[in-house]
Amino acid sequence: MHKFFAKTRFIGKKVIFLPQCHSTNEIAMSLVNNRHASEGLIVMTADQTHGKGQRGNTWQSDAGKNLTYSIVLQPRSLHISHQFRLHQMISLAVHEALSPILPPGLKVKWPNDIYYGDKKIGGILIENTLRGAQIDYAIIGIGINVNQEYFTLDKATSLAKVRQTTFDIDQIAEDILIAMEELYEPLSEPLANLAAKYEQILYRIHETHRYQAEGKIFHGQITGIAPDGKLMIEEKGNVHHFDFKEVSFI
Ligand SMILES: O=C(O)CCCC[C@@H]1SC[C@@H]2NC(=O)N[C@@H]21
Repeated sequence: MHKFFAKTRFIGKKVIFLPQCHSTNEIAMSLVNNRHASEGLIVMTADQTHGKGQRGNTWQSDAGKNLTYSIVLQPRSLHISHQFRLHQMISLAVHEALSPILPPGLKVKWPNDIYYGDKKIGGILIENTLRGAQIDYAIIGIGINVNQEYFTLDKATSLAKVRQTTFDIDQIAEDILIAMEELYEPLSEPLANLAAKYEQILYRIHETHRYQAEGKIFHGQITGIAPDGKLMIEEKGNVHHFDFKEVSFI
């Protein structure tokens, strides 16, 4: 089934909508690998049965309740060492689209979890194909808990739970795409303002919390993000730089 988003310029002009599928990221990746995908293609489903999350986790979503889609982008000239710009840009786009419909409290947990208060309301999984050392295709998988009321995990919430009303999933999907298009164009440039905007909405920035790295628990303060995308946490006057998977928020 095909539909399209009317208010965007180039993202979502072709949408493969599947009533049910295992993972929209997996399907988008196989279309890319088989040369059946071009920039802006979206794979969207109402019922994702085997959603993929970060760090090999699964992403669970009740059928018909939430937004689950994957967007194919071709960020030309983006070196793999700059891939964090893509994570920043997508997190900012999701934040820009959702913050007007929620009370204050929406944050981005590094690198790209979407949090409301201390609960996760959305997740982003970006998978790339490479051409040499440059990103060829990026599969941007986005899952937003929209109308789901009950969660097995205590640390999850939805737009509906926060606002006590239901939302139009397609509208949320389109609002995110519109914000994404605005931020996407200048991605190959070093974007000081993108980095600054990202830090403004960063979960736990400049607050003291517990973290775990190399099997040790410590108290530290997130001070910002290094140019290579690593998370900087200050502990007793020393600033440590952490790559994804090297540190856990506890
Ligand atoms: O927070 C995370 O761990 C990332 C979750 C990403 C979930 C989305 S839902 C649409 C897309 N398809 C997938 O299989 N995963 C992503």
